[in-house]
Amino acid sequence: MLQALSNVLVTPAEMTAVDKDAARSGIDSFSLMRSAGTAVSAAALRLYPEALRFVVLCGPGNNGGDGYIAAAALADTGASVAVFALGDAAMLKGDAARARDAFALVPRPLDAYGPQSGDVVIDALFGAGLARDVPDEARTVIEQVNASGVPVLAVDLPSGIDGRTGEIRGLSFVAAHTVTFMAAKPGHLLMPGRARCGTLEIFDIGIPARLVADRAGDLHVNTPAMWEQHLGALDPATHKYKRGHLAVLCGGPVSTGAARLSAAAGLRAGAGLVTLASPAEALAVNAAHLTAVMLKEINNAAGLAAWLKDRRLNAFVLGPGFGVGKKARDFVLMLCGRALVLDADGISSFREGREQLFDRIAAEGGEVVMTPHEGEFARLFPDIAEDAALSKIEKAQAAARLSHAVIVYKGPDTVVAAPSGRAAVNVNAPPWLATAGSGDVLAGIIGAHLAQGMPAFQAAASAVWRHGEAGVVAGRTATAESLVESIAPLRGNA
Ligand SMILES: NC(=O)C1=CN([C@@H]2O[C@H](COP(=O)(O)OP(=O)(O)OC[C@H]3O[C@@H](n4cnc5c(N)ncnc54)[C@H](OP(=O)(O)O)[C@@H]3O)[C@@H](O)[C@H]2O)[C@@H](O)CC1
Ligand SMILES: [K+]
Repeated sequence: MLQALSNVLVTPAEMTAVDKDAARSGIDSFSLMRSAGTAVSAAALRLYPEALRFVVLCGPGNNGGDGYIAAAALADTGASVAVFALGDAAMLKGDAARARDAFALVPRPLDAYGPQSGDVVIDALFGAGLARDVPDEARTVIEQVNASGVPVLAVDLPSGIDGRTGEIRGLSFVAAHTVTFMAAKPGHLLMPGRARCGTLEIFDIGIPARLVADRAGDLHVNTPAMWEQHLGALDPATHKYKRGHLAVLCGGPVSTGAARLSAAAGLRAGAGLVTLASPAEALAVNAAHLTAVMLKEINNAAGLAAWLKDRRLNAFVLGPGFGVGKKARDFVLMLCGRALVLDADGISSFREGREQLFDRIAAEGGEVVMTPHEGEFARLFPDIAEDAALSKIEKAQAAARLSHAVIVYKGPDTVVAAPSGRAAVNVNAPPWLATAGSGDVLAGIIGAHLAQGMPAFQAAASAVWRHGEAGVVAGRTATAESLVESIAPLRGNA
């Protein structure tokens, strides 16, 4: 795979445009199909040397064309190969017809296939061109193959997965391995598509990286390459005030644990100072639990206003355990000009009156990051959440544009999006990261990165990645507390 494209995500529509650009620049499209199909055959031989038979299921477009090339290449090695076609293979056009002719045998109809032990299925029914739900003629085969346990190697995408959204169009194969070309597509990383791709291989079929980069939007896999140029901000060799002073706003006495978790995570993630701002009635319980985190009594908006005169307070977390209501709204509106992580109750408090929040963020120009999970997202952005045509990435982008904030749309496939449209999909989080208090820890890490001067998008993306790494280190029995202990330095810093 080309290093330059290693973390770029390309939508199927963009990939189609790249194809056209490649043809216009004189690249022979059939040579691309030959590279693609040959890469699939190589993967099949590498991964399944013990296969008794390779069964290639070919569709009516170029995905099927890749399948015929793979079948011919496998047959050339002496492997046992059978091809089954959806529809009339005689009707194939262009490169796909040429590819079909490269395979010596006449394909059999798709419904003649029944999985047998020792088979390896190469799924070349539909790829980037899947335009609607999987047709009835393909249903039975997909169901039988999935139920049989026969391994599936998918060409470009498991058939039935929408490359733009990761949604299942009716039903789909569950692949053990997917070979895609030039760059990953959103559907490989967004759920549920990601869970159906198996391992993902990105093969360079020879389209110049420049042509792909020219068409690609500002959409990436969340890797350190996205934000490592900002890691200097996390250098621990600076004075502790320069490492930032993070303030976490705490709610009433019965729900203080969440804010303390955020504060502990913020300290662990490298904020120089962390203060928990607590109402009087929760001071005693907080004092009993805190050591390195400082405590400050803040009871109301007047108290907060006075405290905010201290400009060394340079990042805030509001939401975990704070309570939904007017006090949260008042506090948040006072913090929109600063670096702010708005989480949990802080988000839910604006179920009504969100325009006031969005207008304030736009007017004050603070570095605001919102971290909704699916339920909170639907509360704050019901119109966007209900739009079934949008992918999770597109929803996060729309919410960021509307709110003027960086949106961290949480889940197993967390998306970080900026108002500019820049977005990153996170892939390093283990499933057990969805533990109680995990979101509070994430909010604290983002707060720490903001406090240390990282811009909002990079602060959020790096925090999401670091949170995922902490989950891996903490292991399957992770609790929010062990997660905090597992937050590791980023490249030797913080
Ligand atoms: N640069 C690259 O990336 C390269 C990409 N390559 C490969 O090309 C693939 C994309 O090829 P593609 O555009 O022909 O689309 P593909 O997935 O074969 O499907 C289109 C066909 O399926 C049909 N159809 C669609 N949905 C349907 C449904 N629900 N039910 C029934 N029919 C349905 C559709 O019919 P239509 O919608 O027109 O009626 C049309 O006939 C890509 O995934 C990769 O494998 C390589 O060859 C090398 C270079
Ligand atoms: K496929």
